[in-house]
Order: sequence, then C-alpha cells, then structure tokens
Amino acid sequence: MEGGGVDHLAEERQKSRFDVDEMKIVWAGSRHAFEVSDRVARLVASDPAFRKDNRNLLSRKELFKNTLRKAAYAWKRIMELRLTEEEAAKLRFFIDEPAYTDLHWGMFVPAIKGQGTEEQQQKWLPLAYKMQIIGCYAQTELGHGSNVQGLETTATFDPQTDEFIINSPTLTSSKWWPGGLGKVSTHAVAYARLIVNGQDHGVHGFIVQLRSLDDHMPLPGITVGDIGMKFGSGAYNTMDNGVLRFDHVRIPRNQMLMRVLQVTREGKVVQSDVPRQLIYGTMVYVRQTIVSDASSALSRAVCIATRYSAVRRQFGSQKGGPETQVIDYKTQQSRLFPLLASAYAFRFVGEWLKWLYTDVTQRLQANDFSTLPEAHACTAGLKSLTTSATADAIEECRKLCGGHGYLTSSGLPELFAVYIPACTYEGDNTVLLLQVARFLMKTVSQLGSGKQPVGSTAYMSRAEHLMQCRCSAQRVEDWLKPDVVLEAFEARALRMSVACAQNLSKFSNPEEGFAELSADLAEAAIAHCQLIVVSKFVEKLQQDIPGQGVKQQLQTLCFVYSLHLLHKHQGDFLSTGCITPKQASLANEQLRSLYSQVRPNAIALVDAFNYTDHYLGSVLGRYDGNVYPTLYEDAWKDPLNDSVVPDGYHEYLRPVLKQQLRNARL
Ligand SMILES: CCCCCCCCCCCCCCCCCCCCCC(=O)SCCNC(=O)CCNC(=O)[C@H](O)C(C)(C)COP(=O)(O)OP(=O)(O)OC[C@H]1O[C@@H](n2cnc3c(N)ncnc32)[C@H](O)[C@@H]1OP(=O)(O)O
Ligand SMILES: Cc1cc2nc3c(=O)[nH]c(=O)nc-3n(C[C@H](O)[C@H](O)[C@H](O)COP(=O)(O)OP(=O)(O)OC[C@H]3O[C@@H](n4cnc5c(N)ncnc54)[C@H](O)[C@@H]3O)c2cc1C
Repeated sequence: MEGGGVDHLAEERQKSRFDVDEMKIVWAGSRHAFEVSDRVARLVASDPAFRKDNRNLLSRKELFKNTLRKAAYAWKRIMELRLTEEEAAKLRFFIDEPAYTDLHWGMFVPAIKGQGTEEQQQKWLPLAYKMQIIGCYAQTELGHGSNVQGLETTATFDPQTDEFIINSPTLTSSKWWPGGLGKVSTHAVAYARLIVNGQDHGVHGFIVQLRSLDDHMPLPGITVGDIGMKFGSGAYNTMDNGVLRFDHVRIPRNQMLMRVLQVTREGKVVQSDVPRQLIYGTMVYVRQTIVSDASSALSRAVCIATRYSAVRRQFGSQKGGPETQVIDYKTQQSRLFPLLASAYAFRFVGEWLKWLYTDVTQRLQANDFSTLPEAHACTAGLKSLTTSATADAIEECRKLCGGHGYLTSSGLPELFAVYIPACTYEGDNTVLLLQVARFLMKTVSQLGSGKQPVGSTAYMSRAEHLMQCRCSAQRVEDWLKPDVVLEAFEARALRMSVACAQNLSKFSNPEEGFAELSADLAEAAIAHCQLIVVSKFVEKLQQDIPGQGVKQQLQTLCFVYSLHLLHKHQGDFLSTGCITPKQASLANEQLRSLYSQVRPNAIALVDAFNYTDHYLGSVLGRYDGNVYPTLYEDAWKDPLNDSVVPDGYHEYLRPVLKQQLRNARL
C-alpha cells in the first residue's frame, strides 16, 4: 500500500501468480468495503495526531491522557467529515488503540438496544449516540467473572419510592475489570441480582449514573477507580479498566433494562415471552465481532513475519552468492504458511458468523428465538478457537522473526500484549468450549428422536454413515478433494462427541459426569469448531470469485489450513478410525507440496491485507522491506541514547569501576 523508495521486496512481488488487487477485495469483503477501508487507512496514516510509535515510552498517566486526546480528536473528525457508522468503525480500527469508546459503542449501546424496552431505547440511545453520556458494561466482579449467576451486587426494589437500591454487600461484589469504568464513564449498564419482596430473581442489567455530568465527580454512594497496570508497556494500558462499589445507590425503577423481565409500580415481577438468555445477548454480539478481529490481528502478525522472512538471509551461500532467504527453509514455511492460511480461514468464518448474527437478530425482533442456542454455541466456540489460535500465532510470528522479533520496533510484543486478553475477556476460552460441548451433547442425545440437527450440527443427521465410513483417500491428490477432507473432519467431530456422550451415560449424575469428562468434552468442542471453519472456507470457494488466479490461491490456502489441522491433530483422526496412518502420511505429503505452491505467492498474499506501514507499526514488516537501515536508525532514537554517557554513571558506575581499579592496585 505504501509508495516511493526502493522496494526490496519487488522481486518477490513479481513472482506472484494472481491478481493482488482482486484479492484485496476478497479480503475486504466487497469492493465498497475495500474502498472505505483503504480511504480511512490513508486518512489515519497521514494524520500526525494519530501517531503511535511513542506509546511504550509514555508513563501510564501520559499514555492515558494521550488516548483521551486521540479519542476526542477522532470524534471531532467523525463529526467534521460526517463519517458513516462503517467509516467510523474503520477509523477506530486503524487508530489501533484500545479506548473507552470501544466499550461505549461496543457494549453499552448494544446492551441498551438488546435488553431495553422501546421506551428505554428512545430515552437513552440518543444521549449515547451523541456521546452526551459515556457508558461501560459493568458485569464482572472481583469474586466472579465466568459464573455470571454467581454475581453478588444487589438491586433491591423499594416500593415506597419506586426505586432500586443498588448495593455492593461484600468486597468480592466490587465490580472489577469493566473497560472505560475507571476514569471515564458517566454511566454503566451494571449487572445485579434483582430482589423484589425479598425474592431473588437472578441477574439483570440496570442503567446507573456514576459521575456528575458537570464536574465528573463520582455521585454519592459511588466509589470508583482504575484497577492498575496490565501486561506489557503501552498495550492495553490505554484502557481504564475499573473498580466500582455501590453503597445503597438509588435509581428510578425505569432504569432496569426491562425487555426480558418487568417490575411494575406495585412490585409485581412479570416475565415477558422473551427467553432469559437474552440478558446474555450483548456477549453474543461482541463474541461475533471478536472472531473478525482475530483475523485482523493474525493477518497483521503474519504480514510482518512473512515480509521479514523474505528479507532475512541466513546460511547457504553458494560460491559467494547471497545466503538463503529464511522463508525458503521448509521448517519456516511449515510454521508460517498455516498461520497465513488461518488468517484467511478466520476472515471467511468471521463473515459467515456476522451473517448468522444478523439473521438471529432479525428473528429475535420477530419473536423467533429458535436459533439462539445455535448462535450462542457458534459465537462462543469460534471466539474461543480463533482467539486461542491467534494469540499462539502472534508469539510464533515473533519467534519466526528471530532476535529482532523481540524488539518493540518489530510491533509484535505490543500486538501480543494487546491481543492475549481476548482469550479471557468476553468469556474464558475453556469455559466457552464447555458451553459448546453442552450444546453438542444435547444434539447427540436427540439423534434418532426424529428431531433433525440443523445449522452447524446438520452433519450429525448423517450419523449412521459418519460413524462407520472409511476415508477414501488413496493417493496424495485425493487430499485435494473437498469432499474427502470435509468427511474426515465431520467423522472426527461426530465420533469424538459420540464417544463423550457414551462415557457420560456411564455416570448416574450427569453433572458429575460432565465435570469428570470436561477435558475430553473441550476437545470434542474444538473438533466441532474446526469443522465449522473448514466447511465455511470450502463454502467460500463455491462462490464466484473473479480475478486471475485468485480462487486458485484460496483453494491452496483452504487445503493448507485443513491439512495442517489434520496433521496437528493426527491423534484424534487416527484414534477415532477416521483415517489410517498411511492416509495421514499422504496428507502430510500433500501439505508439503502445498507449501511450495504458497511460497512464490506469499508476499502478495500478505500485501492483499492492504495494511499501511502506520497500521502495521513494524520495522520488520515495512512494505518496502528496507529493514536494516531503519532498525539501525531507530535504535539511536531510544531515549537511552540521548546522552553518550548514561545518567547514573557518576553515582553508580564510576564508583564500582574505581573500586575495582583500587582493588587491582592493592
Ligand atoms: C473513537 C471513536 C469511535 C467511534 C465509533 C467506533 C465504533 C467502535 C466499535 C468498537 C467495537 C469493539 C467491540 C468491543 C471490544 C471488546 C473489548 C472487550 C471487552 C471485554 C468485555 C467483557 O469481558 S464483558 C464480560 C464478559 N463475561 C463473560 O463472557 C462471562 C462468561 N460467562 C457466561 O457467559 C455465562 O455465565 C455461562 C458460562 C455461559 C454460564 O451461564 P449460566 O450460568 O446461565 O449456566 P448454563 O451454562 O446452564 O446456561 C444456561 C442456559 O443459557 C444458555 N446460554 C448461556 N449463555 C448464553 C448466551 N450468551 N446466549 C444464549 N444462550 C446462552 C445455555 O446454553 C443454557 O441453555 P440450556 O439451558 O438450553 O442448555
Ligand atoms: C482486558 C480485560 C477487559 C475486560 N473487560 C471487561 C468489561 O468491560 N466488562 C466486564 O464486565 N468484564 C470485563 N472483563 C472481565 C472478563 O470478562 C472476565 O475476566 C472473564 O469473563 C473471565 O472470568 P474470570 O476472570 O472470572 O475467570 P475465572 O472463571 O476465574 O477463570 C480462572 C480459571 O478457571 C477456569 N474455569 C472457570 N470456570 C470453569 C469451569 N466451569 N470449568 C472449567 N474451568 C473453569 C478458567 O478456564 C480459568 O483457567 C475484562 C477482562 C480483561 C482481562
């Protein structure tokens, strides 16, 4: 995307055998999406106000103030340029700095939209849209995050005054972690146990004002602050994750979000026909966005590692010629290319999940709740799968870049530090896999009852065949048949689920059995989620994809993704009898040959992400590959090099050296 200067990767770019510009459109999702993304990326990159290369040198206070400045400036630009919602979201993406606005737009607004009544939406959303109030999502407490039903904050109805009294009865009931809470939010959607007439009706959301809109001071009864520094320098420390305690804070009755359950003036609790699980709806929405974000973070790391692997040379000089580019080592390819393929795979499964979410939202509006369990299982499972894979991949990319990958200027340490909490927030990844496993066990238990599995579990309707089928691959080329690959993944996923179900049936207490078998259940859930990703990649290839060679590249990547999983999880495929050892070795042979096909196209395949050097934030990942001079110059910019002799020399170094000298003379 960058222009000018010598292009050290030009030769690599000439090697590619497909139309990169068309691939950029496939990656973006549409020509329109590409144009918006490209325009906004350039806008951010060319504006010095969005500079980010100094983040890790700032103290926490400076860093946070700087984030406030950027967010305010971004908001001003959104207004001035009259950006659409799509453009504003892209602006946020390319600014590339976690901020309170993520929680305001990403959770506070969706919580009111999903759980508020029409009337509540009309009252609160205009204020939130104009940012006249700023909100956060205050669910997690010091004592409970995963176990939402275990939250301790109470909201007790007072019929005398028509108010709820929000209270934190214990230390562990303190809200702990919500982003944007610590220093910024004026309001929160706070989750608390609803108590009416002494009866506990479970956890619900309440809109609570936290700070004065005049001077930003906490309101009476509210104790609020930041929870402290987090992993890494810079990174997620731009966010004010907060602590919050309520001391009998009163709010009007109509500030309980009442789409699922209403409390009347008389203190009657009325359940609407909307399922209770809708209280968890905001989490379903955000999990879906996190899957798309995974492909962004992964592609960014892969872009850096791929470009650098083509620039870096080590060993193998023949007759004084150049040494080998490290990207030509088969070991480098077998570590890097599956990650490149995963970035594309997650992109397409993210697109599909977005469609699924839009579909379920439309159904919910029409009071059709039938696909909610499927949406929950898919968002939970794919969030878990893609974030775990991406976090591991960023670290792998750092190692692929050797020593220089450990430098902050490689961009990888900060990316890693910002990204890894995605494995925990919005649901711990293991806890979420167990949700998928529950869904799978339910589906398996209904097989043969006449109820046909649909959606992502539709393959289970062919249980009889999948339980006993034998893989037909006999030659290396057979592993390039989508049906052969898909059937192997389907059979493996089903057989692992059925094995768990059979083992579960041996327990008289199902919950005890579930706990005992939870490690196996999580593995069955992973197998099911990997099948979803593979099948959505295969489906993508059935679309009409224009551009010379584009579809062929995607086919290659699809098989790299699938066959590397098959290789990595050989144990599952073999122990369930889905493939034979001979077939596993044929698949691996095919995978090796696919790596050779990816090799000449690797640079073009990462160029297709269309990332600016500003967004990548990496000396190693520069578009022009001019790595060494930039690394060298950057080192001298470190504040430690401001003076030749370091501060502290006279106090701490010189006396030591002098002492050694004196000792030597004695
Ligand atoms: C600059 C200007 C810019 C301008 C514009 C720019 C725009 C900017 C836009 C920016 C955008 C950025 C995006 C945001 C960024 C993200 C940041 C990250 C923040 C992170 C936030 C968080 O971190 S926030 C807290 C998340 N905290 C959890 O994630 C708790 C996990 N813990 C549970 O989620 C439950 O607690 C757990 C385990 C299910 C047990 O639930 P439980 O106790 O009720 O027990 P059960 O397991 O029995 O479940 C009972 C039945 O409910 C069913 N079910 C369960 N969940 C369900 C569900 N969600 N939907 C449907 N159904 C569900 C289940 O399937 C059962 O169904 P059945 O009965 O039919 O079997
Ligand atoms: C950066 C960041 C931002 C956040 N932002 C917000 C926010 O804006 N709003 C908000 O409300 N919250 C927020 N959170 C909180 C987050 O959602 C929780 O931390 C998360 O849901 C995990 O819950 P926990 O901390 O209770 O983990 P725990 O559940 O205590 O997990 C600890 C360990 O126990 C295991 N475990 C727990 N339960 C089970 C089980 N049933 N079976 C097997 N293993 C289990 C887990 O796998 C994990 O290994 C944020 C967290 C982070 C790190």
